[in-house]
Amino acid sequence: MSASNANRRPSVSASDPPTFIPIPANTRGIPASSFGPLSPVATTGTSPLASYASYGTSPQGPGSHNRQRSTSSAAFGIARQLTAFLPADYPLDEEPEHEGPNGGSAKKQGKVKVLLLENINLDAANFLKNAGYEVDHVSKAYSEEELLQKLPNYQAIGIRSKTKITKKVIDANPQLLVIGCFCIGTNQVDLDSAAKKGIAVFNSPFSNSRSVAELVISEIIALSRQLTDRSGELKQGIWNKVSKGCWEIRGKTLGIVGYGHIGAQLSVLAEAFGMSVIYYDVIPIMPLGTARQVDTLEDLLSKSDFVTLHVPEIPDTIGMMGALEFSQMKNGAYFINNARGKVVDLDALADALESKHLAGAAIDVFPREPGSNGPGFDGSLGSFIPRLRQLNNLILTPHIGGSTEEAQRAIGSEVATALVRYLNYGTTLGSVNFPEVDLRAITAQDERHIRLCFVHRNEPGVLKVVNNILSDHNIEKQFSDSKGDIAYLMADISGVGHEEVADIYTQIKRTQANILTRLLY
Ligand SMILES: NC(=O)c1ccc[n+]([C@@H]2O[C@H](COP(=O)([O-])OP(=O)(O)OC[C@H]3O[C@@H](n4cnc5c(N)ncnc54)[C@H](O)[C@@H]3O)[C@@H](O)[C@H]2O)c1
Ligand SMILES: O=C(O)CC[C@@H](O)C(=O)O
Repeated sequence: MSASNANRRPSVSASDPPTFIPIPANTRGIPASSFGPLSPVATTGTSPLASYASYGTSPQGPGSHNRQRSTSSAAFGIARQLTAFLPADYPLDEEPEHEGPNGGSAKKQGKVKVLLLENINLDAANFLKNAGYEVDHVSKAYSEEELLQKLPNYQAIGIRSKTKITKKVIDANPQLLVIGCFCIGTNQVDLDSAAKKGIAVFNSPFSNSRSVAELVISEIIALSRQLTDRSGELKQGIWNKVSKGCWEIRGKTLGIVGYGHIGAQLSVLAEAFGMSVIYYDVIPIMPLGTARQVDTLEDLLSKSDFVTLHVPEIPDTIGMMGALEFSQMKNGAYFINNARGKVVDLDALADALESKHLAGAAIDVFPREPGSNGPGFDGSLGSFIPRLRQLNNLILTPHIGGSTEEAQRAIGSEVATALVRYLNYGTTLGSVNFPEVDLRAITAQDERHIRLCFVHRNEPGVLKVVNNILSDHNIEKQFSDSKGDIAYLMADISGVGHEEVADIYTQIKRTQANILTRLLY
């Protein structure tokens, strides 16, 4: 691909491949009444329901797309299922050219290929298959080397927390359209590089929050009763009935660092157990129940019997718990980390446990984690690992905070839906690196309508140039928004004959600010 072409990323088919590129011959009406809970159009503003639903035509805050509509869909007609126009320059070698309906040539559209790594819930794989995509499901994480070798076959990838999508991987995959993080954290993806290459990233912002909060409650009780030590002893045949150093959690103080989705949920559960809750966050957040926000991390550390971390991995939080911070904790207190491994200096934690300054800890996340199940949790991941494995009243778990059937099913459904909505309809609601843009549906009545999805550099004059290209047609609706250096325009244009599509595509793709042009019809 030439340097100038490198920025012009192609569009790709997003459903069963029609042989030609007819408009509106590929219009397939689907009754709105047939939208099931897993239907790709059931939760998108691009369904006909969106034309009257209050949030269908403008982007909302993150997570707003999760709200369910309560109105019956049966009365609101037919949505047109969009597919992607495949431009002549789409690099799909195995798809031969076919003769178009009126002579001329049209390339056969290929199926979107999706790579799902890290044992993503099978419901998600089935959902994507039902949407017409080819799906490869792999149980382990891929290394950078494996990604460089295998990802070029795919237009979409789904990962969890282990697979790192680096700038190098992004730069080597100009065909990649979308990344689904089937988890909360998105620190494993270079979000900025992805946006600059027109690759949208989606996650599931709160589908596993409850699972993490419940795990923390279980850890608080297990630590204060030394449960895992007693259980381990008994499995060795040793009866050790003791009460020394074992406590009820009622009346103790829980200090929550990061009062977001998980922290706030945990706060409610902890109060139900009779704990007092204080929290530290970088932004002022309304307390739930009788919880109380404190001004500094040091204040929280010095007052809490249990300290639990629920912050994202960002530059500000990396290494936020080190020797100094552990020394600021109360003597005999407990420490819990289910956030991200790099937030804690684990050598310093081992020191604090070995010296008995802390009475116990629970650690679910590590700076480096094995890419697949099996042996491998050893010194190769850090010199502190062998030390940690020797310590009493230290609960070590293999990053299972969000690993429940409920959470994984909910995440699978949410992220798979987001991928289909983006690929088939252009909707970026819920994206973590793109501006959130949506349009109400093109309906079956809207013959000769096409949808332009245009990711571009956020520069002056771009819309003027694009609208000038579209000026022979009626722009039925359009919406544009920006986020940092990139901007995204969705526009539905009517009165477009199939012979005009290639020209519109080419002209827009050649505009100076183009990052990615897709046409859906
Ligand atoms: N162990 C697991 O399996 C598991 C599961 C889910 C999430 N997580 C991790 O937990 C993290 C938190 O999840 P969430 O859904 O509650 O996120 P969230 O975005 O809802 O909340 C994070 C909170 O941390 C605050 N924060 C940011 N920087 C801070 C700082 N320096 N000091 C104090 N507070 C700070 C934010 O203001 C926000 O309120 C995720 O980013 C993810 O990395 C782990
Ligand atoms: O399931 C995972 O791999 C990650 C879980 C959790 O850390 C998240 O970020 O949601």
